[in-house]
Amino acid sequence: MPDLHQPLMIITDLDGSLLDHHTYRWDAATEWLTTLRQYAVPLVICSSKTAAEIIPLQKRLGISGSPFIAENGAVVQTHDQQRIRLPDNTLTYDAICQRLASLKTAYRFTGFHDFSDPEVAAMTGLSEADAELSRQRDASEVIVWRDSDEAFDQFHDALRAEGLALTQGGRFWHVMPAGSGKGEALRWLLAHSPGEARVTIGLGDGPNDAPMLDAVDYAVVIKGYSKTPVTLSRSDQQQIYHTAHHGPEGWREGLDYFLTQPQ
Ligand SMILES: O=C(O)[C@@H](COP(=O)(O)O)O[C@H]1O[C@H](CO)[C@@H](O)[C@H](O)[C@H]1O
Repeated sequence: MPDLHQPLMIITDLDGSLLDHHTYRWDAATEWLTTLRQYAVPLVICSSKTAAEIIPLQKRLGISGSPFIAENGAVVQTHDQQRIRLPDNTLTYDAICQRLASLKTAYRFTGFHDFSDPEVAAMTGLSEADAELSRQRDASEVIVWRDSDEAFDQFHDALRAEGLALTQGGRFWHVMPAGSGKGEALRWLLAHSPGEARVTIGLGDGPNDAPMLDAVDYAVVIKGYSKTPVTLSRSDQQQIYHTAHHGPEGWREGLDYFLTQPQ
C-alpha cells in the first residue's frame, strides 16, 4: 500500500470525481486537499476541461502552477508552465473543427463550437461565464450526437480516417487527435517531470478515465453516472478500488482506502 511518507503523486479527473457531477462542488474532498498540501504531495488535474477552466480552478484549490492535463490528454501544461498539444503539437482546434465540418453533411451532431454560451450552460449546469471558458478549446471538440446508433459506428470509422479519436466523458463525446488520451498524456507528463519517481494514485469515474487509471500505480474507480462501464485493462485487483460513493465523497473514500489503511 502507498503511504504519505513516500514520494506520491495524485492524478485526478474533475467532473464526477473531485467535483460533484451536478454542482461542481468539492466539499467532501477538502480535508484530503489540506493533508496533501501538508505532505507536499502534488495534485495533477487530468480532465476533459480546457486549460482556461482548469487554471482558475487550480487557484481555488490552492494548487496554482501545478502541471495539468486538459482536453482529455490533447493538451498538457508542464511544471515550467509550457503548454503543448499532444501527440505531436500539430492539430489545432480549428483544424479539428474543419475536419468535423466535412462530416456534417453525412451525420447529425452538434459541437461546442456551434453552441452558444447560454446553450452550454443550460446543458451542463455551468454558469455562462464558465461555459464560455469551456468553449475556449485548444485541441479537442465536445459533441452531442443526434443521429442513430448505426450512423455512430460509421462516424467513428470516418473520424479514424481523418486521424481523429473519440472518447466518452460523463456527459459528452469528445473528438481529439488520434494518439492522444488521458493515459498517453500522463505517461508523457511523468516522463517529462523532474525529480525522483513518485508512486501514483489516480482517481476517475468515466470511460475516458480508463487509460489514465491503467497508467497509475493505484487506481480509484469512482462510482459514476455513465451507462458505459469503466473497463480497465490491468488485472492487479489489489491495486484497484471501486468506491461506493459518487463524486467527492467517492474521492475521499478512495484516498481513505489507499492512504489510511494500516501497513
Ligand atoms: O464530457 C463531460 O462530461 C465533461 C467531463 O469532464 P471530466 O473529464 O470528467 O473532468 O467535459 C465536458 O463538459 C464539462 C461540463 O460538464 C466542461 O466543463 C468541459 O469543458 C467539457 O469537456
